[in-house]
Amino acid sequence: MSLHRIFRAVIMGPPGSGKGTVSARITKTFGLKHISSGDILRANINAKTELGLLMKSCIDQGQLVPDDVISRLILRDLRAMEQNSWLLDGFPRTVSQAEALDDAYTVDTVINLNVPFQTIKERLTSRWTHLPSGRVYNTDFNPPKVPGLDDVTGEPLVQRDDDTPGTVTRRLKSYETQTEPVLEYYRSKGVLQTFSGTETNKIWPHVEAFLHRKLPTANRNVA
Ligand SMILES: Nc1nc2c(ncn2[C@@H]2O[C@H](COP(=O)(O)OP(=O)(O)O)[C@@H](O)[C@H]2O)c(=O)[nH]1
Ligand SMILES: Nc1ncnc2c1ncn2[C@@H]1O[C@H](COP(=O)(O)OP(=O)(O)O)[C@@H](O)[C@H]1O
Repeated sequence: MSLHRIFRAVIMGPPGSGKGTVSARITKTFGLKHISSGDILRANINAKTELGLLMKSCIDQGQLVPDDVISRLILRDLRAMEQNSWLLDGFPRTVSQAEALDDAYTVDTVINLNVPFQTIKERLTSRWTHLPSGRVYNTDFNPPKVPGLDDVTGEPLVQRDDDTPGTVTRRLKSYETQTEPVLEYYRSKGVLQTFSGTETNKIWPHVEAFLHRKLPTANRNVA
C-alpha cells in the first residue's frame, strides 16, 4: 500500500515568513490540498458568521483564537478529505493544537520557514490579500498586474486589519511564546525540516527538492 499512501504535511513559520506564498507553489507543483486556518477564519469574518464575529476582535488584536475553537474547525475540514493528501498552513500554532492533530492523524513532515523577524515586519505592512482565495501579493515582491486587483478574478484586494505595525509586533510575540514550542514538539518526533533564508525565491528550490524526495508521483492527489 505504500505507493498510494496519503501524504500529510504542515507548513510553519512566523507571520509573514511566506507560508501562503510557498503553499501556493506546493499545491501547484504537488497537488496537495491546501488548508489555511487564517483563510478559514477570514472567510467566517467576511460572511459575518457567529464564529467569525466572535473571533474578529481576537485576530485584530494579534492574539490567537482559542485552541478548542480552531482545532474543532480544522479537524472537521480534515475529516471531509480523508482520502486526500494535504498541507496544513497556520495550524497547529500551539502544543495543545499539535496534540489534538496528533490524536487524529500522523503528520509525515513539517516544513519550517525560518525567516528573520526584521525581514518579516517590512513585508507585512505591504501585503495585499484577495480574501475569497487567500492569494497574497506584495507591492515590492509580487505586485498584482493591475494595482489593487486580483490577477485571476479582477476582484479588489484588501489590506488585512491585523497587518498594522503594532499588531504585527503582537503576532510575532505570540509566535515566540506559543508557537515556537510546537517546533520543538515536531523536532522531537523527527519530522521537522527547517529552511532558512530571507527570500522566498531562494528558499523555494530547497523545499521543492525536499518534497520531490519525500513525495513520489504516486502519493499525489489526482488533479
Ligand atoms: N519582499 C518579499 N516579500 C515576500 C517574499 N516572499 C513573500 N513575500 C510577501 O510577504 C508577505 C507575506 O507572505 P505570506 O506568504 O502571506 O506569509 P505568511 O503570513 O507566512 O502566510 C506577502 O505580501 C508576500 O507577497 C520575499 O521573498 N520577498
Ligand atoms: N491555529 C491557530 N490558532 C489560533 N489562532 C489562529 C490560528 N490560525 C490563525 N489564527 C488567527 O488568525 C490570525 C491570522 O493567521 P494567518 O492568516 O495564519 O496569518 P499569518 O501567518 O500571517 O500570521 C492569527 O494572528 C490568529 O489570530
